[in-house]
Amino acid sequence: MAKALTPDICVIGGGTGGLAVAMGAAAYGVDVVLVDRPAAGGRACLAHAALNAAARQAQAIRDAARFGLAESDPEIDFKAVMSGVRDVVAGATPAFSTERLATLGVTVIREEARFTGRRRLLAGDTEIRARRYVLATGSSAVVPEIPGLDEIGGLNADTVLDLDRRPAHLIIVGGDASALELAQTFRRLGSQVTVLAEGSLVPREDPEMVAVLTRRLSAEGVTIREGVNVTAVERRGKTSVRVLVATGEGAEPDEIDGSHLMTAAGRTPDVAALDLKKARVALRDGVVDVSAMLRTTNRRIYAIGGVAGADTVQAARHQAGLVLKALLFRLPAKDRAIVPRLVGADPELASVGLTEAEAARRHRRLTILRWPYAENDRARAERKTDGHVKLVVARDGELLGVSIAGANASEMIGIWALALAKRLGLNEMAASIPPYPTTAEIGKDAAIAYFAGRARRAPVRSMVRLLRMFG
Ligand SMILES: Cc1cc2nc3c(=O)[nH]c(=O)nc-3n(C[C@H](O)[C@H](O)[C@H](O)COP(=O)(O)OP(=O)(O)OC[C@H]3O[C@@H](n4cnc5c(N)ncnc54)[C@H](O)[C@@H]3O)c2cc1C
Ligand SMILES: NC(=O)c1ccc[n+]([C@@H]2O[C@H](COP(=O)([O-])OP(=O)(O)OC[C@H]3O[C@@H](n4cnc5c(N)ncnc54)[C@H](O)[C@@H]3O)[C@@H](O)[C@H]2O)c1
Repeated sequence: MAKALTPDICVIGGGTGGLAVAMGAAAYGVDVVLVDRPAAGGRACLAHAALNAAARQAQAIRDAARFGLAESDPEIDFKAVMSGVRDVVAGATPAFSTERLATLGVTVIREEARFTGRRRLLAGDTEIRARRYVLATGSSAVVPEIPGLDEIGGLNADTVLDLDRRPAHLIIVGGDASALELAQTFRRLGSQVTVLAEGSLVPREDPEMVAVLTRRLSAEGVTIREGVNVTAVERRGKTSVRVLVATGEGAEPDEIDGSHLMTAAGRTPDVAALDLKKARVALRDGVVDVSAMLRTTNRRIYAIGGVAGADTVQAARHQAGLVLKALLFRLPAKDRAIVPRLVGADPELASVGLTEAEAARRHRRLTILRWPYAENDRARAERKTDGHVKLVVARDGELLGVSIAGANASEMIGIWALALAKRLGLNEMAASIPPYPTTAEIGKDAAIAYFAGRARRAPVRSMVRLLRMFG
């Protein structure tokens, strides 16, 4: 017989965003039900981070000579590397088990959910009628429409984690964060790697900053082809694939042979199973249509994370916090989206706010401030002097955007995200006190550069002279 539940909040999807809402609501004693698919693979980001870390270690061995240590070619046991990655993921999994969530006050139903009406949801044989719903079903990898791809069944950023043998030559279709991160990771673990991007690499980011990464990838032996059109793929024998690429109208396609093909061509919201029409939840441009308050077209239903087009962990968590505020305290959950972005290659590319090109479309005069890693003691000490910090500033001194390409960029961007969110001025950022020696000093130096021009102005110098006269 069907069970019936009437919780205050029902969260659908137990990934990054859904867990944050469910655990947050339960912490306030709210009756919350979380519905998540039974075979939730999940934790792909953590697995990628763990694989990436292994690749960095391999590279550190290659780079040892820079420190006067014996240089060597790392001996890589690919199977052991992948098994280590699975251990890392397994170590994190109990924190989100049904039992652990139950102790925190979350009722978990491990079933696929679908709406049966505007306020009703079915999860297995449980019918749920909640006061509010939060959709957090995430996204899945897009399979690009490339002739032959269905037949050869290529890898994607999720399934590449199931490999137990190192690809001899991995061909990656795509040119964004996943493509570049995985290209460098596999190259460092000993594969030959070719990246095929239809446009430019990481098109959302400032090309000047992306170039810092591209230079390093090329120097490490990753073959990168931008602006190419993959016209077909085919299997060649048992162990190889052939990719046909065209570089322009009417041009003869090139053939690229590899051992494995992976597509990293974007993600699409996981909505197919949900029967959103029954709930009167509309899509726009392929993602769940949400207001700035993260409400869908059904006012009882919110949507966060990948299903609403916000496909990073930090964006999903940020939106979870906003929805909790709205659900528990009826506070306006306006998503101002000052969420940092990251390409976690080495060097890293981290950014927040507007790029120079975006700012130029909205502001007439901009000040651009740059400070190089090569001027920083920590970067010199670590022999990681590639890259720079770039600040985009409006005419009135308002900070509009920050990009950092270089070592530790991911750790450095947080304070700049806070500065943008809280509308801090460059004077406040210049007054911050990072400990020495850290790469965080580079950001402070870039902010100070804004005031360097003022020191040369005649009125400022006159005032300094005048004040000296007071003894
Ligand atoms: C390989 C890979 C690497 C990534 N690396 C990074 C990274 O380094 N940094 C970063 O910020 N982001 C990264 N991302 C993106 C990040 O994983 C997502 O942005 C984030 O997890 C989105 O959170 P979410 O809550 O929207 O969805 P998810 O975390 O994907 O969770 C969705 C959940 O909903 C469940 N579900 C789906 N449909 C239903 C249904 N009908 N009923 C019940 N449950 C359902 C799923 O099983 C899943 O558990 C990566 C993604 C991938 C795939
Ligand atoms: N560090 C991070 O924050 C991180 C890391 C990995 C993934 N992610 C997230 O996961 C999601 C998926 O990442 P992604 O890199 O797969 O997707 P993406 O949407 O970020 O980029 C897809 C890229 O593939 C290209 N492309 C699409 N079809 C193509 C084709 N037929 N041939 C060649 N190129 C093609 C597009 O031009 C685009 O540049 C993203 O939303 C991303 O934000 C984040």
